Amino acid sequence: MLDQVEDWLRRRSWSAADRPLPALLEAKRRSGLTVSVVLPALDEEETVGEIVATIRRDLVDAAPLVDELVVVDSGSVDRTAHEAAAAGARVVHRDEILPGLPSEPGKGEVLWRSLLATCGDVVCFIDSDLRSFDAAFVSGIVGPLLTEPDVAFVKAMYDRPFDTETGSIPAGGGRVTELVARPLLNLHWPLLAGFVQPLGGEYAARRSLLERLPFPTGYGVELGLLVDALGLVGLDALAQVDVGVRHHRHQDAQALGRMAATIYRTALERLKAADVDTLLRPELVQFTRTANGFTPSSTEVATVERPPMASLPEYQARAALQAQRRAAGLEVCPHP
Ligand SMILES: O=c1ccn([C@@H]2O[C@H](COP(=O)(O)OP(=O)(O)O[C@H]3O[C@H](CO)[C@@H](O)[C@H](O)[C@H]3O)[C@@H](O)[C@H]2O)c(=O)[nH]1
Ligand SMILES: O=C(O)[C@H](O)COP(=O)(O)O
Repeated sequence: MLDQVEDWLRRRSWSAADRPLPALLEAKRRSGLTVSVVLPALDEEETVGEIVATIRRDLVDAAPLVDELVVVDSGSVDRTAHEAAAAGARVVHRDEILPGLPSEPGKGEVLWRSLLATCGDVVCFIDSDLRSFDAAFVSGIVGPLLTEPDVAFVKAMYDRPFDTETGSIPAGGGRVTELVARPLLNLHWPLLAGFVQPLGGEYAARRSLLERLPFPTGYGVELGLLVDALGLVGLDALAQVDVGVRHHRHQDAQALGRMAATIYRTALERLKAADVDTLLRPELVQFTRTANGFTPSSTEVATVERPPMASLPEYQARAALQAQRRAAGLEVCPHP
């Protein structure tokens, strides 16, 4: 791991418990900053209502941390809009925002449009398929933006179990993260190797940063924003906060394959634009939950390649011998 990343992990990784709500409310009052929470939602009638209700109860009614709570409907055909509104969100359909510009499908599109539908100085994105949702997901990642003037972008980190109807596999979730995004980021953008959940949909940022970033319209949006934010404001302006455990609806392998392809393409576009070496650092940093939070461990990515066997003198000599034996009518391959 780069020394810079090790240092960043020490200084820019926090736990939600580090900033209790009363301290956040005081920091918010002093800074005068306002906070918008945005939930992108495509057919999330089962979960969106509970998430909205929890944020409303804990962070609007009980404590005024959130000024604006908006669900941006990404073209749902179920009762998502109804459930979200009934639970207390303002619901905006993606086509109502910038009506002159036809909507592209995808999550990134609604996050981008949401900037025009909200006003907060701090914008906090939360997925709307989360289960057992806790308001600390919001207060945890908004916190550093209220208390640390140098921080501009904060991602949530958490345990990711893989939940099925018959049980749960601890740390079994985040398949695209572990198989695609983390290796890509480690090899090409090693400064971002310290992010425990680079693809997580729960992150908060200053509007002044988000409004200067391009948004890939689909699932490439998280990788794109992270890489581009690094380029624009530098590693020290990025941070992460441990908010516990995240349960969500899992997609099937084919859907994740499409997501992975989109993320890979987003990375390639950025590598092309940056004109950088295609392999920068053959090291992979992975994380395990321990008593002290998330503990990183590094492994070398294998880089040695052997040449084609036919180019070896030993192999060529053996081939010549075999030819002689074949001509003499002897067994060609005498090995057991
Ligand atoms: O066209 C879409 C697709 C999804 N969503 C919403 O976006 C959120 C996340 O989508 P989901 O399909 O649950 O993504 P995951 O399979 O959980 O993918 C993970 O990885 C993605 C790629 O980085 C991130 O966008 C996700 O936030 C992250 O949870 C949910 O609220 C969806 O309703 C939309 O609004 N529009
Ligand atoms: O973030 C990810 O890696 C994908 O959303 C897949 O997550 P899952 O393996 O927990 O379904």
